[in-house]
Amino acid sequence: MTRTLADYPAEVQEAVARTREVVARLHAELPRWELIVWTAGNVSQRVQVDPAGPSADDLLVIKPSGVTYDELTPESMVVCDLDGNLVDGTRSPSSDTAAHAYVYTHMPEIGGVVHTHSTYATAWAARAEPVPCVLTMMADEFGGDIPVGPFALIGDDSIGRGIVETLRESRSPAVLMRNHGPFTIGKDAKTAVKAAVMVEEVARTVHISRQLGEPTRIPQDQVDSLYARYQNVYGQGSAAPAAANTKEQDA
Ligand SMILES: O=C(CO)[C@@H](O)[C@@H](O)COP(=O)(O)O
Repeated sequence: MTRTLADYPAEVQEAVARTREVVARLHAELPRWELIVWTAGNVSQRVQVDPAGPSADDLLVIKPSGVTYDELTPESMVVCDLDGNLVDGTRSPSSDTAAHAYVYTHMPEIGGVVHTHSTYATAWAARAEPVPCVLTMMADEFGGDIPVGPFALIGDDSIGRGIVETLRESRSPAVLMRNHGPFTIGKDAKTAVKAAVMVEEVARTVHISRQLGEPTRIPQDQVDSLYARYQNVYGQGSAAPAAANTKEQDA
């Protein structure tokens, strides 16, 4: 029998409430970056049930199916277990819930999944052609080409299976599901949303470059070097900020 949210410990219920706020807020990023139209797309985040670590007992928070983005609120977010059973919510969960749940079940390190139909990435998906790694931004974020996943009908775990089989063998956090569109993954939903923004940006740039001629690939050793720097050093990276001046130093 499917548990309801009240059957979970208070700490899990509190984590679900926080995750509803996060997932509702991140859904607004999809229209903001023009990655979807109408009700297309969805964002989810894992809620870990066992403090010891991710497991098949975890929950996921995702948008309700077919609801326009201006109506999405934390309270409207739907909570499911990783078998796709409704745990809490007043509306039916996203039609991609099975795909998200499959990813969480088979990739325990993943905490967030996003699906969009962003124009340029989806155009590449329609041609079933990987986006070649010809930009330093691609090396940074994707560590190589952006792969294409198999054609899969919605309604069971086919899409999720295609995402996992493709991304398990790739450093990319994005997969172009053939004839469908991009799915992205990350350690949390915000990371997966960033990958969704970046896959559309590079798909557009490489498409435009192709109108001018054949883009030039970056050598693999350079891709590896760029990826390592970006993933480990870029931004606030590991380098501690310079210590603020102290009186002693000024003295
Ligand atoms: O692409 C699909 C299904 O894979 C769309 O229906 C999806 O973008 C939006 O569906 P939901 O509103 O999340 O049920």
